[in-house]
Amino acid sequence: SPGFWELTDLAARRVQIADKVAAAKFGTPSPIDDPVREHRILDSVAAKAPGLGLDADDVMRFFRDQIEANKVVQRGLYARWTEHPGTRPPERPDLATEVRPVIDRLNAGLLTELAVTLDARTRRSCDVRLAVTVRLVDARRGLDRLHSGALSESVRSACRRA
Ligand SMILES: C=C(O[C@@H]1C=C(C(=O)O)C=C[C@H]1O)C(=O)O
Repeated sequence: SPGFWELTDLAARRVQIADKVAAAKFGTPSPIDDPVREHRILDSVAAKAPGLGLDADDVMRFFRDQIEANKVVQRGLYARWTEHPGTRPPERPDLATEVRPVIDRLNAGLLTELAVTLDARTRRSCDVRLAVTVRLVDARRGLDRLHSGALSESVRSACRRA
């Protein structure tokens, strides 16, 4: 059965791109939280769920965790950059044209992987297999504690109870 590598790696890339999101917003009036954008994402993935054989609530729960994890990273980076100005990003990427299109592609990939892993996510082995994959992806990507913690949180609802 298909493994959790791709799903987990996409989730890792999503928490890593929070660095660019934070860099785009830091020192600007744009807040970390954008509820309108969040609702748009959740509506979009929920609408696509049935066509992929997925449960809309299941998919929304997963993406809510993805979004929360992204904001955890942004807040952590804000704290770092405030305390250690020398670590502030030298460039400010454009959120709308440079960062969000990448997140849109990651979201599409994650949705596909939720469908690909549907059976595996329903098995009893899911929690252990997913945890092992998270450790591997984490090590491969060399995530620090902030991103590593966020990655774990971001996939916490990937295994289905049913
Ligand atoms: C990533 C962003 O920051 C927050 C996190 C979001 C996400 O993870 O998709 C969406 C909106 C914001 O609440 C963003 O503004 O694009």
